[in-house]
Amino acid sequence: MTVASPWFRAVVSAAQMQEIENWLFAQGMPVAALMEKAALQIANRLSLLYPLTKFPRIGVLVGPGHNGGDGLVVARELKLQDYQVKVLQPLDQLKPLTQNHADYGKGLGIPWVDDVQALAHCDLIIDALFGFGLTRPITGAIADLVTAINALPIPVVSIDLPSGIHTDTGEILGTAVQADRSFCLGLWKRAYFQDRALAHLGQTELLGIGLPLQAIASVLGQIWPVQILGTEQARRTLPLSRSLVTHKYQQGHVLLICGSQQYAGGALLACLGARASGVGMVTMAVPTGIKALLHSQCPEVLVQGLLETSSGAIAGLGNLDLSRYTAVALGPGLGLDVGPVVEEVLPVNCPLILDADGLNQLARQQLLPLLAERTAPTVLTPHGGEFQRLFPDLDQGDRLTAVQTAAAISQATVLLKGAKTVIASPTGPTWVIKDSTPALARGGSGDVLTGLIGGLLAQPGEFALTQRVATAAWWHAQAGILAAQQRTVLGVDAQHLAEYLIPACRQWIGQNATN
Ligand SMILES: NC(=O)C1=CN([C@@H]2O[C@H](COP(=O)(O)OP(=O)(O)OC[C@H]3O[C@@H](n4cnc5c(N)ncnc54)[C@H](O)[C@@H]3O)[C@@H](O)[C@H]2O)[C@@H](O)CC1
Ligand SMILES: [K+]
Repeated sequence: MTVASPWFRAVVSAAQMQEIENWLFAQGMPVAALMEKAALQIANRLSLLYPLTKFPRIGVLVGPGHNGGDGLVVARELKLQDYQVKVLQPLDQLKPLTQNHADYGKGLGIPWVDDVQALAHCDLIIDALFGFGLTRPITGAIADLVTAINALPIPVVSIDLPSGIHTDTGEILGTAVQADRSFCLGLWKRAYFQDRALAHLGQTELLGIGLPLQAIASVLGQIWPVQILGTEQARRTLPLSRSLVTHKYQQGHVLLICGSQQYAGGALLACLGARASGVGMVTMAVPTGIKALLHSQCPEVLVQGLLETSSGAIAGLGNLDLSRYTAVALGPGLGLDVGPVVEEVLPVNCPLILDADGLNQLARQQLLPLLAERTAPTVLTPHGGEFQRLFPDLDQGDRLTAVQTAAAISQATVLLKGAKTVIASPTGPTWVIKDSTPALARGGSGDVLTGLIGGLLAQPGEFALTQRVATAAWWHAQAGILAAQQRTVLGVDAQHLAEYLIPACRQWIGQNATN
């Protein structure tokens, strides 16, 4: 029997959230009770994060739906804790439950104010205008209200998500609240993993509202279709234990085809990533002219010299025997002058990772349809620009959907790099990497990742390939976070990043990770 993952790793759309709620309501859970659970959590967190002594004056923006209802319950609770609360409700028509809370709030003596200036002296604004029920762009007076709120020098906390952000795509619908903090209710919504929404979300937090696993599984199934790769899961996926009796070839043999005279460093960085993966053997296939460099930097690596073009790129694979390897990665530092290496490598009967100029060649020569004919899995690791060249028709605004579609089209596992890296395969769940650092936005960091993925996939492992690719991305991000902590965001050059892979891994061994 498959055991469902914990709820806090699921990522849902607005429709899925609605369906999960409906399951509860159909079983008899009162709507008002669920709202109460959610809003009490928020009120508790708020009074901890924004204590009465420092943030006594609270303004609450209340919308017409249940997001507004949450806001009113929070307003009531904070009022009962002696905060001075004011409510600004721009639309007269409220859903019945929201109206009940408005009536009660007024009965408790909470003042309703008419314009933003009345909130200008507040210490905190709570945005409960719209949640996952926002379906159309914010316009007119409400858009003006959002603009005015964003201009106030007051912290803003959004309930469920900043009003104006599309729950699924992360698109800004007309205009959107610029939150300092967002409390996501119940389950993570897709917008939290869409890069374009991140600047509006501020600090993010998931507040559990006691959704039973049956309710979640009744809508999502046993394996969440989109899920965060958690620490514990990544740790289990890492090849940290070996049988006592083994030898190097049983621990995998990765071939990295990379480098050129111009971009020799890309080959070296991929090599450092592969080395950190713990793989039994690393072979580098590089232009003959850079063999010495690789040898001097990575003495344990086998280096195969390949014929060069006049500009010092790989001319072709020659008589390189591809059948000896358990994974092949191609791309870092190849340069655009490279010969027909992509065509030559496609028939290989082991996992194949294509990155950088490997992807550019794939796009330029329109080789994408050939991936479906491969007998072993393919992994594509584009950044936004490479993705655009490969899949020009896909809108990267909605990155989650774009990656899922790309995986279906290419019949490959596709890893789209970004603030929230997303990994999708033609079958199986889509993974998101929740925690990362902008320190990784730096030349060469992708080369390290390619080597790391290659090294991990080359090793024996019981987990699905896409989960192992996601684990490499998680590990890479953890190394970036640790390196940035110790060296500042400025100190995470690719070579140091590679050096932090093992310490980042080390910090999770023997610890009981909880997410
Ligand atoms: N996730 C959960 O399990 C829970 C959700 N709750 C809250 O309920 C929210 C969803 O509530 P609703 O479905 O009522 O939706 P919302 O409160 O997000 O908003 C829907 C309302 O806004 C109106 N509207 C939509 N777009 C508009 C626009 N551009 N301009 C003007 N009006 C617009 C709609 O006509 C509708 O009245 C969640 O975001 C959350 O805050 C909680 O109360 C309870 C638990
Ligand atoms: K909101």
